[in-house]
Amino acid sequence: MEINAFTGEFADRTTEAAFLAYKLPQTRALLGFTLASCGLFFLFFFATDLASVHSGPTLTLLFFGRLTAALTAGVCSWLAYRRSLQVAATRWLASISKVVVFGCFMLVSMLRPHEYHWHAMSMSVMLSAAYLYIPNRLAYAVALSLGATALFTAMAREFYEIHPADSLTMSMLLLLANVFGALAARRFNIVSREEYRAHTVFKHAAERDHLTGCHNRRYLHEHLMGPGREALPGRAHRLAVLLCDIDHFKQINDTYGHADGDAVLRAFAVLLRERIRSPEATVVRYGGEEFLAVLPGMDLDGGVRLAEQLRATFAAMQTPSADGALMLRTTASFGVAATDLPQGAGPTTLRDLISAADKLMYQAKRNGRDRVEALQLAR
Ligand SMILES: Nc1nc2c(ncn2[C@@H]2O[C@H](COP(=O)(O)OP(=O)(O)OP(=O)(O)O)[C@@H](O)[C@H]2O)c(=O)[nH]1
Repeated sequence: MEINAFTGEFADRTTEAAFLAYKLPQTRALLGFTLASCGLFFLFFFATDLASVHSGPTLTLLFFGRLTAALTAGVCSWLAYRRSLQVAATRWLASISKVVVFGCFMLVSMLRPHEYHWHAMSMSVMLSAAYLYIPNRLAYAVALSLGATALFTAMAREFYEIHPADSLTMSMLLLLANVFGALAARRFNIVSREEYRAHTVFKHAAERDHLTGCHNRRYLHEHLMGPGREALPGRAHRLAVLLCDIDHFKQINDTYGHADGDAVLRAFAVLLRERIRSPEATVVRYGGEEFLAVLPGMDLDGGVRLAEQLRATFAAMQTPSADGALMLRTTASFGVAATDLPQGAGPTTLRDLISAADKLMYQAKRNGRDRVEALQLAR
């Protein structure tokens, strides 16, 4: 999870997309709040137009300019709060509102040409908001802010009678506002991604088994069987559960040692995770050498077919020992239980299926091991 030193974004696009999706509710809330505040402030500052211009067509123009900015910010804010926007849409809203608000600000500056010192100050404040409070990609924030700065500086030269020294000071101050804004935004990007990275590492450690990389029982209980879990993943109409246990595993430990036992456990887990790839399925290390697969959407025939494939592949598989000197072979026994789900089926159904699959797995052990036993549960 490497972070790009310039942009402060994750170098890997998939990780960046996952981060942005995780942050989306927070991004939408910040965007909505900031745009609503910006719109209101822009409107309140009409008081300064009144004080400066008093009346006439210029005042009317100023009013409509401010109204356009405030309405654009207001609509974008409403969309950010109310619609379930994706990341790209939030960036569009942020960019569009920045363009419109900066554009209206240029109009105000042009219509009140004798106050360029104040306009330059307002421009600095707006740049800070554009970099720090209107969430957007850093590259877009830099492009829009530098573009607005260049336009403002060019207008100052064109429309105001500015002393060259003042012009230089103003340009340098605005440049400074851009540099500090971009650096602060980059820093914020890095800090929030570092937090996400730590969160991901802790989450992984809390939910996964260290040796095999499969989910652990805590994950099973909290995410699939915990209180309030009324619906199983994917709201499937069918559910199969597969419980499997490596045969005579103690013998492997006793004969070759614990490290080789671990190698066999890892190889079995890799096989399960490679063959059970559905995003709704979950593979759990259920006990020492016992694994559970929760398979939403799968019926009994599908579960048995999958278990038979896993059984045959594992029986034919040779696992290199920890030092690579030996090839280890063993088998596994499987219990498969499936049911059609009634409306609102939840943890109780899953608990019943796991308990049935457990009994079936022990039945497979009693019937000679390296076998699959299966049962369809009534609703
Ligand atoms: N290497 C290793 N061994 C483990 C781990 N967790 C549990 N075990 C061992 O797994 C073995 C399980 O043995 P048993 O429950 O007797 O089962 P078995 O030998 O597989 O026999 P059957 O299940 O009846 O076929 C025990 O020796 C545990 O110490 C682990 O993480 N690594």
